[in-house]
Amino acid sequence: MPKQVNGPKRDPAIQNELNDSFKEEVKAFLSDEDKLHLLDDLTKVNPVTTTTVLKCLQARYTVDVFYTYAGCSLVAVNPFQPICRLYLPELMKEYHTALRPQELKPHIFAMAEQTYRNVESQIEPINQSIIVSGESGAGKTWTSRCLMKFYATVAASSTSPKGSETVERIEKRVLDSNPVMEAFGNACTLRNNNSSRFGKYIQLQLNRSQHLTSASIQTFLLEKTRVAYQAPRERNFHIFYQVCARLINLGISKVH
Ligand SMILES: Nc1ncnc2c1ncn2[C@@H]1O[C@H](COP(=O)(O)OP(=O)(O)OP(=O)(O)O)[C@@H](O)[C@H]1O
Repeated sequence: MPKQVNGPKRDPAIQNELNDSFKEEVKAFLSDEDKLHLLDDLTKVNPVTTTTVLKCLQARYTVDVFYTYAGCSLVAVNPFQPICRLYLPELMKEYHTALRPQELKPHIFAMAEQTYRNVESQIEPINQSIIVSGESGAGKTWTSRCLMKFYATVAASSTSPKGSETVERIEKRVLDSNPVMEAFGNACTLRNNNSSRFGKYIQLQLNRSQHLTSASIQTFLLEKTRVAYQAPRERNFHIFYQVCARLINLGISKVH
């Protein structure tokens, strides 16, 4: 049988030398610690290793910078505390009116605005998607809410009061549906007190004038097994505790 060849074999001495020079490069990059937080795009990290990327994100986190580009993606680090200045309406406006939003500081509003402009340009694909992914507790729900708020602000018709009313209504409906969906689909886990145990596909529809006209939410992959079994120190879906609390309030101690 022919042997599988995985590229040319290197002389061990050359390989060692390369390894050493690579380690030196990593060391040199990390020695410039004071400047690490200035790297607003992970594609500028050189050499790219798990350590150099994480050190860069950590340096930015230390100076309260939570967003970093990775090419055309955005990496968001959860601050685990409210940072009001990051989500002010004025900031939304700044990103919305900027000539090149991608040249401003990395932010979820920049991604939101770029997507909005891609739709506006009418160049294929006109339908745009934003994928918010990450491990449990990373901040996906938070980020989706920020996106909704952004579009509710920028995609409201400024000329027609009826148009802004429609957007307010859509935004209110979507945001008001959250407590109901979270009651049936969220639970307290070891990682997140309000963990979504299902996926969400939110669609926002714009008309030709780029104004929000409707929205829909589809849910999928609900973790149904949680109803019958919860890992130690985790809980069932919120709705069970909410029903029990209400029954206790009403003085009902038994239900059949
Ligand atoms: N940018 C942020 N600023 C402030 N707090 C945040 C931010 N992002 C996330 N958080 C906080 O972190 C916690 C977890 O976030 P969130 O529920 O959005 O995570 P998730 O990725 O949706 O988790 P899961 O997959 O378990 O549902 C929340 O309590 C939220 O308040």
